[in-house]
Amino acid sequence: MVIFAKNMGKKGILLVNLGTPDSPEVGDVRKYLDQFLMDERVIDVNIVNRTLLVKGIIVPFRSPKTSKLYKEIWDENGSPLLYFSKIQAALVQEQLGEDYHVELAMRYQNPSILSALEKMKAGLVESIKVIPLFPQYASASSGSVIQLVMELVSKWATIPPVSFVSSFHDNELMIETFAGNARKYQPETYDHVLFSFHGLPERQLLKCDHTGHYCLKKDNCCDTLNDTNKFCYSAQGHDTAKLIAAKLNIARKDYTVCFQSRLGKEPWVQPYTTDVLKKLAAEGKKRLLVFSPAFVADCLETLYEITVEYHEEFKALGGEHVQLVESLNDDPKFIKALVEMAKA
Ligand SMILES: C=CC1=C(C)c2cc3[nH]c(cc4nc(cc5[nH]c(cc1n2)c(C)c5CCC(=O)O)C(CCC(=O)O)=C4C)c(C)c3C=C
Ligand SMILES: [Fe+2]
Ligand SMILES: [Fe+2]
Repeated sequence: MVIFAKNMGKKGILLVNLGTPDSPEVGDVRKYLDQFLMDERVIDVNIVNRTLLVKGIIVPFRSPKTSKLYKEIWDENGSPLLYFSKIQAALVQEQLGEDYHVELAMRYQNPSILSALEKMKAGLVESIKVIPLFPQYASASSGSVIQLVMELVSKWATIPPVSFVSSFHDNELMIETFAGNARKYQPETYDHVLFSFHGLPERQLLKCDHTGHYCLKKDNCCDTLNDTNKFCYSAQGHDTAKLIAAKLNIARKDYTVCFQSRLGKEPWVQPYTTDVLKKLAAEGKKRLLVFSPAFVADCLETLYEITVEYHEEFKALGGEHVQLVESLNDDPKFIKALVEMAKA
């Protein structure tokens, strides 16, 4: 009874990031990739083709390679993505205080969205606000989180008010945190700045354009946000980049928005980061400062792909240095951004 009374009326805040394997061992990586890539919003082809592609080709061939990469970034704290997400949730709970019940979940693997929602239900929360930890909206990331939460909560006998943060690509505190992290590197001393976002198949971008004649059809369709492209992942990414660049007085000619981590042979959003590295090296650029503003915590894509892979690739092309700007992690300004979103 005491627990019942204590939890009554709390506002539930569910923070959700993408997820990571339970360990870097091949078996756990296989389970993670299988759950992740069988999501119909991630590999958005029919179930037969998705099953053949994911279970027959990608998971068996990719798991051993991805396991090696996870072993490179796994440290005594485990997966950086999970480690920092847990800290973010704990700090948000601390700042929101007793009137709130904060849970962290991962879209894939653990802690699961189901277990987090069950804890909230047991805690008798009076409402649930879901904050997918992806600054820019994509059907494959935020969309997938929102769909699963709706599916699960829709089965409850009592459905509390549920709300969702769809994206926060232009959040002032988030922009300031990225800019602040970059200042110590003195961006003006670099030859060029990259805003390297996680990639997305072009097909998925096109689905966001309900007019059918704007996205990827008009020149520079993503350069400015308007009513047609306001949910476009790429257009929101360009906006994030523009806002960070403005804070740091980086001129448009001195930065490039690009997309990394392509999977498969179909066209993904362009330009690809690897192509941009080649172009910049050919122009004689030596030192690059790289932001990764699709992520709010360090993860495989920042710690390995940018810091190791792109660094080595650029050096092999004649460049000298690729400097990653740290992710938001436990920065107090970003925690404040989350707290404000939770309260809004
Ligand atoms: C911005 C958020 C993300 C979007 C959008 C996204 C789309 C997307 N991803 C894949 C395939 C893979 N992504 C992988 C890792 C990974 N992806 C994100 C975020 C988004 N993905 C994060 C944060 C991470 C790292 C997780 C960590 O534990 O550190 C991987 C696994 C690694 C690998 O094998 O390369 C795959 C695979 C697709 C196909 C896709 C869009 C359709
Ligand atoms: Fe991904
Ligand atoms: Fe677009």
